[in-house]
Amino acid sequence: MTYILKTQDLTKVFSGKEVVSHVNMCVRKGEIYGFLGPNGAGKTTVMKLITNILKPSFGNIEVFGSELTNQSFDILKRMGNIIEYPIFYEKLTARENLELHCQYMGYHQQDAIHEALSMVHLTNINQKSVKNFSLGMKQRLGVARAIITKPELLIMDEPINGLDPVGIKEMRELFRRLCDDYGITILVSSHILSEIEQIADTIGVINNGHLINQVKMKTIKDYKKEYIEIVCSQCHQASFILDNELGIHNFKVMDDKILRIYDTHITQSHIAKTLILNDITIDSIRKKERSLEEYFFDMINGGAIID
Ligand SMILES: Nc1ncnc2c1ncn2[C@@H]1O[C@H](COP(=O)(O)OP(=O)(O)OP(=O)(O)O)[C@@H](O)[C@H]1O
Repeated sequence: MTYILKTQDLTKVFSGKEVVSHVNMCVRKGEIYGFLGPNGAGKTTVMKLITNILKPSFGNIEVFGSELTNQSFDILKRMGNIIEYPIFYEKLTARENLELHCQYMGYHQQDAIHEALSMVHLTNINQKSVKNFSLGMKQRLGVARAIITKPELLIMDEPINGLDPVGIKEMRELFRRLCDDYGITILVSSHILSEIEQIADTIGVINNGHLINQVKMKTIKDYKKEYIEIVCSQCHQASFILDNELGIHNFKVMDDKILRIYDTHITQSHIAKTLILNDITIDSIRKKERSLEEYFFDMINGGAIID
């Protein structure tokens, strides 16, 4: 398996508190890795560690097969990033900002600026200085700057912040193109599940500094999401019957009235009949689908993935 990025036990402590805890992240070459987590989960900190903006308190990072150190200039040159909000020289134009960036990176490719600006659909901006750009325009310019040198690994922290729905769709398409047509590996973070779901090949879920799960999108899509939901006022008695009479162990009592059975090999009618024969009054029983949100909610709340 070719991993372009691997972290081992990656840990960051701020003021005695572990905000990133023993993260073992593996990003495959050529994929889009969606880094998903609620606000404050530790996404930005992990990305700052990977781009050498912060130093790990513990653990290590391997990029392109070499360990990242203070001296890893060659590795960093092969990476592009947007971490937090992109900062520009506000009085300069987009083109002037990109020219400075290319000089700094030692990248002298004719047409690179024009190509990057048109890839992010930032055209007709002529002499406008960046201070007059909207947040969405700045975000696009940030992506243009990150991709201008055709990096092998692109790291983007919440890149769709500030974009309108059309802009978000364009960015999604751009990321897919960068990955498929240019072979760029992308690590992109978001706290919006639906965004990550639409773009990622692999999802890594982080919560409270812990990487809770790393899973291929295909596995999630193939995941059996069907369950039987029973609404009744005697859930605890019902669960006893499921366990002891029907041999169903894979279920969850959601609250006083709702019980979910994830083990669907016994028919709904047989379950209903058995419960009724045991004097359980059923308000309703029906098959339902677990949404991706519920899947992640379960994962974040203690990893209780029921299958
Ligand atoms: N320089 C710092 N000093 C102290 N604590 C910090 C520092 N930077 C981040 N933190 C804390 O580390 C935790 C993780 O923050 P981080 O910005 O990495 O999360 P995040 O997942 O990117 O969140 P968001 O989506 O809100 O950007 C938070 O509790 C944050 O307050």
